[in-house]
Amino acid sequence: MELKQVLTIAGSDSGGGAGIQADIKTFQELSVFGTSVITAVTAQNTLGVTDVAPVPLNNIQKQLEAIGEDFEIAALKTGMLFDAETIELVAKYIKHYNWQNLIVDPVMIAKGGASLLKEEASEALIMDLLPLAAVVTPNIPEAEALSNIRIHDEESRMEAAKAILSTGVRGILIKGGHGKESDFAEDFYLDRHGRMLILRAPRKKTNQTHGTGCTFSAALAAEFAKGKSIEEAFFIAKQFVHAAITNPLNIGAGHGPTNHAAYRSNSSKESIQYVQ
Ligand SMILES: Nc1ncnc2c1ncn2[C@@H]1O[C@H](COP(=O)(O)OP(=O)(O)OP(=O)(O)O)[C@@H](O)[C@H]1O
Ligand SMILES: Cc1ncc(CO)c(N)n1
Repeated sequence: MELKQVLTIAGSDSGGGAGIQADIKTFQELSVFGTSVITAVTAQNTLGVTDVAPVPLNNIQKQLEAIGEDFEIAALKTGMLFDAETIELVAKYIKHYNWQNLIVDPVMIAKGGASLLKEEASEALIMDLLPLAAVVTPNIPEAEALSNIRIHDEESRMEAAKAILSTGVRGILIKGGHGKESDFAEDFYLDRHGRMLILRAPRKKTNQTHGTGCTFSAALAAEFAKGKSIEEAFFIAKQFVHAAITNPLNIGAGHGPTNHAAYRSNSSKESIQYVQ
């Protein structure tokens, strides 16, 4: 079978658990060929982010051209984009190369609280990138920031999802990792045709969750590249991240990285279910 080529446009995490590093590991595990455009270099470990150096725009442009001129990109994801200028450039090149199957992970704040997107850049994300995307994958605080709606129950989650759909994105997937009061890590998908999917897994009591969001969106992109439907891709991405969380590596003294290799030997579907 032909090896599908996928692209991540994101920031580097020196700690190896999130960002580009998480994406490439996930691509490899899911048998697609990973390429990358690095937008920013973070100095980061399981305890937090100590520095962020944005990559010069002309270098980001050259990276995009290097990929676009030589590879057949079957799906791509964006992660940390840092500022409005980077978002505008990335959107321009996605259109230029007509790259399809775009997953936008609207990375805003790292788990330790460091800002990974300038506040004024949210508008560029909404105006320039979301209309090109197949799916946007905010966590709960990011969905609240994108919609200006506080999510505290199912009704407000639906309202926020509809508000985000009005930006022109085709599907919205609100991840439930931050819904700490629930026994489930429940992820919610809604598309512009009104199709809704809710996927639940038992919530694990663990701090080994650094990079869960990056890993999840990379897995979605990998499965889209293979031609999977949203229902199949969502399920596999959830299984992948759940296996990565439930088989921790216990590396570092803070929010440890997930185990990207766990899915290959532990892809049990038992505890993950679509809610009717
Ligand atoms: N404690 C947990 N137990 C089970 N699943 C979890 C847990 N925390 C997160 N998840 C799952 O991991 C995936 C990513 O969700 P999450 O809301 O943590 O993303 P995120 O905040 O963007 O992550 P990050 O910013 O660390 O990359 C979702 O499928 C979510 O349900
Ligand atoms: C580079 C990078 N991207 C994304 C995240 C969010 O997990 C992070 N902590 N670091």
